[in-house]
Amino acid sequence: MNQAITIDGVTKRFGRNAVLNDVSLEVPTGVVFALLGENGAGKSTLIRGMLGYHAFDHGKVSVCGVNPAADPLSVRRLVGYVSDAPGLYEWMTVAQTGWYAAGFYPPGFLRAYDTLTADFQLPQSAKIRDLSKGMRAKVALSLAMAFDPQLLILDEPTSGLDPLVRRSFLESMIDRAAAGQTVFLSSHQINEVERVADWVAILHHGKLQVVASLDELKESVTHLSFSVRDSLLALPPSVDQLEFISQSLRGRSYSILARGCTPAVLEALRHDENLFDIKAVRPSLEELYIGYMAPPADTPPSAYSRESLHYRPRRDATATQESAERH
Ligand SMILES: Nc1ncnc2c1ncn2[C@@H]1O[C@H](COP(=O)(O)OP(=O)(O)OP(=O)(O)O)[C@@H](O)[C@H]1O
Repeated sequence: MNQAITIDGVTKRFGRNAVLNDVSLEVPTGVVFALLGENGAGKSTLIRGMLGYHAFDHGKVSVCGVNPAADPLSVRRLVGYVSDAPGLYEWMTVAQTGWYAAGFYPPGFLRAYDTLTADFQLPQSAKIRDLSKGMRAKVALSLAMAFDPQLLILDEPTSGLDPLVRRSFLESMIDRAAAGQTVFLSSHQINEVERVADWVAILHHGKLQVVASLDELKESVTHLSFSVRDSLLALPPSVDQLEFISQSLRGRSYSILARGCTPAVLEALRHDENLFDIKAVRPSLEELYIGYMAPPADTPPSAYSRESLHYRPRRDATATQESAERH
């Protein structure tokens, strides 16, 4: 099986609220896959559906070869899952939590749980109700990892962890992927995700904006910036070849995130005497994230055209600038 997870055309509504809109993605085995999106984007809704906690309205899902809607228990047995609000028995101790969970898993679970909780420096005799948020997260992570699942699904796993623990935890996710296991995580920590993720998907208002390997994404997108001397002159025609993700205009300085910025396009821009201070760099994941969030949800990036960058008589140029700044 080459795909650990396949999601095909999934939609989900809660009453009138369309939370997921035709989401499709594939997660290859043996990678760290990060799902990014703003608060309320639909990340937990997608994850909970992948675990069979609720059914999607439309679309097909396969997790480790199992349909979670038809067989949720099998999926949960195969997958190590940490929710954004892990449910633990408050009255149990750390040790009792492991002992209780071990009853549902094959031999070896308890030993692995004890090792993981010791590595996280959790006090075995402390009651769950007395633990801090970060310590609870560590218990939940220990439970999810103790049976060494082929697939880990983690909903904001590092929230509550201090920076040192976060770093070593995320690095351990790279080790898991290197050993052929798959890690699917949602996160708001974009800089950390950038260090560990092989693949990223960006969800915005329930719509998938992009899903790609991080290397491919960074190599195919350019952060282009330049200033213009005369704002009444048009840009060179090569701008037409760019596929805009986002654009902004401040004064006479443009900042553009686009695909298709080939050496020929760059050369044409550099030969245009109206343009100066031309810079073309690979964007960071944070810049890509902000770029994909920037267009209004009902305007696909491809709807941006050279027209919107053309210099107009001053009256119109003001309108163009305002529109660009809104984007
Ligand atoms: N059981 C539910 N009933 C009704 N609405 C729900 C339910 N679960 C989620 N929602 C709504 O679905 C939308 C997406 O929520 P979701 O928790 O999936 O977002 P998220 O991307 O995980 O956000 P965050 O990053 O803040 O955790 C929100 O508007 C939320 O209010």
